[in-house]
Amino acid sequence: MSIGDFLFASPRGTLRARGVRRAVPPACDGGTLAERAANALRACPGDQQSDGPSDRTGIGPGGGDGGGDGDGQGAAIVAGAVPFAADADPCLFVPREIRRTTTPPPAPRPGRAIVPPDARYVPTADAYAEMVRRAVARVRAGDLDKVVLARSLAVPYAGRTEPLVAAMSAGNPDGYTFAVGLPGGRLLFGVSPELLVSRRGRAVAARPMAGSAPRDSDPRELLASAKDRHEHALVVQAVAAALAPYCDELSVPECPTPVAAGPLWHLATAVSGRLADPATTSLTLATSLHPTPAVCGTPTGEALRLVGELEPFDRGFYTGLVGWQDPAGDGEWVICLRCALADGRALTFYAGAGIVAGSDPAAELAETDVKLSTALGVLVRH
Ligand SMILES: C=C(O[C@H]1C=CC=C(C(=O)O)[C@@H]1O)C(=O)O
Repeated sequence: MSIGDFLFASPRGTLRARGVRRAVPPACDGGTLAERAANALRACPGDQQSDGPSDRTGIGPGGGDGGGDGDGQGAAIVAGAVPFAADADPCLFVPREIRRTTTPPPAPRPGRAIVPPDARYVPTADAYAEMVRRAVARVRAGDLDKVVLARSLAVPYAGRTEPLVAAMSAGNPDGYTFAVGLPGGRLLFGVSPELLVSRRGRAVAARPMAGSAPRDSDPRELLASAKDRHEHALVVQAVAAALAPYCDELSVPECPTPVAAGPLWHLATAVSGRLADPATTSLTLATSLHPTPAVCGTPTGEALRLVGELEPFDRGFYTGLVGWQDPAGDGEWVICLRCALADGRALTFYAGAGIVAGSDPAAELAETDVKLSTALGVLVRH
């Protein structure tokens, strides 16, 4: 897979793209990311090749519910990934070809992820538990309410990326599957449960998640956990506050729902709204929301500082955004979670956990192990 190649499968269908017609320029070109993406789309009028059947699923242009001035089937889209750090360069492009299929991909059956003996954790399990202890102390001291701390697992892999993409193409009935070709022949892929935001005409949807428990536990216990409800409420409050200025209607359920995501349950809240100004694009919404406390913390500035102080690696695209947008501004952006990066030498998997005053280091460590196993488990099937 090379730069410009893109796969995005959701319960609504599958979008595949190939080649770079135009890249969205880096931040040094000036303007916001949403403006640069809109400019790139404007510079690519006309139809793209599309060899798939007509899309009525809502994935890709032509599938909206009529709320925007959709350019119809075959219009350009912008697609790709945006890193976690605000100052890092995105990998967003207008692809040369797009293909959409209405049929949802076949349901995968994740295998048991076996961590190979030559795998390397950064930080080590003990060091991660120590990071959590330090973060809990900072939360209890009143410096912040929540911080999300991550770790990585590198597995040597110098093989081809095609089988990895094929494994991802098997879909993810509980969420979103993606593969993004990056510069330097690298591949970003994953199975994210979390919709950051989608826009279809004036309809806005987000499904913030935070709070986790093993899939073999009773989800009612997760719902009853004061620690998880607090961790979750911080995310929902932030998402509602970020969307409110753009919406003339906003519905935020009071109580979260447990949803299945591979080997875990998560608390999720389905937020929906109506755009006050139909010119507001999905990327404007996504960049206003990012980074939510599902991946960073509360307050954002203090959490970002603590992530920088404690995490011993650069997150890159992990906890950034993956998605697409059409010329009308409709689009879907998911948080880049349960993902890995293939760089020709290794597959590096990433996972994090939300730390609040009631967090237990051993439990958070175990949670990151399960999250790390999600993308690894999908690969093991093949
Ligand atoms: C940061 C991750 O998950 C987030 C999303 C859902 C639940 C989370 C949690 O319970 O900690 C995290 O906030 C990750 O998978 O790496």
